[in-house]
Amino acid sequence: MIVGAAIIQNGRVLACARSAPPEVAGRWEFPGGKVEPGESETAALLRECAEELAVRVEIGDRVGRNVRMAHGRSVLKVYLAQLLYGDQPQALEHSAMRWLSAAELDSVPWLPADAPIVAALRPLLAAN
Ligand SMILES: Nc1nc2c([nH]c(=O)n2[C@H]2C[C@H](O)[C@@H](COP(=O)(O)OP(=O)(O)OP(=O)(O)O)O2)c(=O)[nH]1
Repeated sequence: MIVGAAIIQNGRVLACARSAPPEVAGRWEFPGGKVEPGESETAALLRECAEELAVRVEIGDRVGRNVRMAHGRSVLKVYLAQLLYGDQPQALEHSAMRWLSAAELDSVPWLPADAPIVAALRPLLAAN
């Protein structure tokens, strides 16, 4: 299971560019990663947001559907999230970060698996 956080602030979502591995470097994603054995999805998201962005977040509702990844061995689930305590993300592991409005969602090359999640996010951002 891979979990991602769609962190929303002022009607924009935080998109992050992968720095590695080479096959996916330069593709954009939601911060997150693998859920470790015995870990809850929420705990994995809190840990990954701290490790990758040095922020504390509150996890909200799911966004979009479960996306089965190419090889069928893992599933991507994305949750809405909000920054806490005024924390501001730092790209500790990503090569770039951008806050995207609904109109800007297609301005970065997302990882292919993220397409249905990005589509589900668009109306949420537009309504914000
Ligand atoms: N975090 C994240 N990963 C995604 C997204 N979309 C997508 O296809 N993936 C893929 C990329 C990777 O193959 C996998 C996540 O693995 P990862 O390497 O980031 O996980 P991790 O942080 O736990 O890394 P590691 O400890 O194994 O190095 O999921 C997304 O939006 N966010």
